[in-house]
Order: sequence, then C-alpha cells, then structure tokens
Amino acid sequence: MKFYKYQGTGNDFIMIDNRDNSFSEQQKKDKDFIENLCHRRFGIGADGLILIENSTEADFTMVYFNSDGNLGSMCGNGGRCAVAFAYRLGVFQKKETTFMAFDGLHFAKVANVENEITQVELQMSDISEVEINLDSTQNFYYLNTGSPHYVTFLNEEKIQTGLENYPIVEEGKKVRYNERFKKEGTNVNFVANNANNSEKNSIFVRTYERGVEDETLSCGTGVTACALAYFLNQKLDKAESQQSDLVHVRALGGNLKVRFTYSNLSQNNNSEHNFTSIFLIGAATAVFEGII
Ligand SMILES: N[C@H](CCC[C@H](N)C(=O)O)C(=O)O
Repeated sequence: MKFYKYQGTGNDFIMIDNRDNSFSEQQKKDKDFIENLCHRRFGIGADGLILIENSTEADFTMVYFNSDGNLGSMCGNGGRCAVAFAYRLGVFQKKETTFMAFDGLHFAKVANVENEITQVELQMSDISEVEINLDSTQNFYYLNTGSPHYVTFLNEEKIQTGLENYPIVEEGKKVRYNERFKKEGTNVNFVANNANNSEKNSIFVRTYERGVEDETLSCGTGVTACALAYFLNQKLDKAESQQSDLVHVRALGGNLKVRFTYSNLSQNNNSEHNFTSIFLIGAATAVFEGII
C-alpha cells in the first residue's frame, strides 16, 4: 500500500489515497494497526492518519484517525494537508474544492503551490456557541471548531515563566482528565500574546491534543478556537454587531492565520456569538512517500 507523509505547521499525517478502498473496513477498525503506523519508532510516525475517499456529495471525503487509532473529529491541519494531497492527485482540477469531513462539508482554496509546499485556505464550520467561564475560580473558553477545545489565556503570574517554558503536557492532562472531560476528552490550548510579532492580533498558542495525548507542534482546530476566543477576550466590549477580523497565530511548528466574520445578533445575549466565513490559512507540505 502506498502512503504519503504530509505536515502542516509541524502537525504530521500519513496520507493514503483510498478511493479504491485498498485500506479495508477491517483495517479501519484495527486500532493497533493504525497506532503502529503512527508510532514514531515502530511505524512511519505521525500525529494522525488520513484517508482520502470518494464522496457522492463533494470532491472527496477526508477520514481522520488520531495516532491512538481512534477515529478523530475534524482536523484543521490535516484538512489543509488533505486538500494539498487531493489537488496533487488530481481529485479536483480548479483551485477550489469542497470535501466532506467529520463535521460536514468544507470549502477550500489552493492559494499557491511551490514545489512541495501548498498554501491552503480552509473554511471551518460556522460557530454559534462559545462557553465563556471567566470568574474567580475559572478562566477558560470552551468551543467546538470541529473538535472540542478548551482555551485558556495565561495570566500575568503564569506568563512570568513564559508560554515557551510552560509545562503544557502536565497542565493539559489536568484538564483533559478532570471530571468534566475525562470521558470524551478535550484538546487543551494555552495562549499568550506573541511578543515576537508587532502585528496587531498576534498570539502564540501551544496545544495538548486528545487522541495523541501529548503536545503537538500545532493543532489547526485549536488555533482556530484560540483566534476566536482571543477576539472575544480582547474585543467583546468594543465589538460592533458585525465585523471581520484576522488573527496571526504562532504555533511551535509554524505560523497560521485565521480570518472570520463575527456577528452578535442579539446584543443582550452574551452566549450568542456567531462566527461565519472562518478560514484557517497556512502551508501544507509533502515530506516523503513510501510503501507499507
Ligand atoms: N490536530 C488536529 C486536531 C485533532 C483533534 C483531535 N486531537 C481530536 O480532538 O480528536 C487539528 O489540526 O485540528
């Protein structure tokens, strides 16, 4: 079986063209097999496995597994890699596509191709629910950008040590395995202002990923969740009823941008935050290919 290895800001994936169903239904259920493929010593090594399959509604379907072998939810970096891979396979010819994923249809644009690096603008699902927990005992946003994300902004005391040195795995596990989240799990994101970038709306994000149960170098749905939470955190009081914005995000594995339109239809209801036309923008890179 032929495989390709891709990475998007250091979040890496094994990609398989499964339009011929060569990756069997049996293999999809075989968690040990998938876990081994993703294992960095016993296998190819990856944060996840992605299959490109035929779709009746769209150009293709993306099936995503976490590196623990479980079927995952939406994956933003994987989605960008899947678009780059499908474009290379000729699954769609013009530089725009629509594909099916765990959380529904996604539109994407191939903005540029230069050798092995493809710039992809991936539309994420609209968001209308954001849980905001900011009081003396809690400090987090919780939202689902295709995958569930807990987002916390490092406060002054924690920021002293810097997000660079913050114990992400240890602190991430405390949240991921707490009473509320331990059954379904959650991804856990830590955010600080990006002091290295003078551009406005610039944040630094580190993510503990469920299913990988470790920090990854970047998480696309996490970066998206952090950009939206940052917008709410910074601008809610000043937010007009409708506005568009762009947030620059640095992850350990590289830079991404998140563009979106915000509207709060009922100004009195703080829980109704509508984000539409959300795009995750950045590179997807082909690394190598091989035969299993
Ligand atoms: N790395 C992925 C997210 C995977 C989400 C996964 N960890 C889960 O919650 O099932 C991304 O780029 O969006």
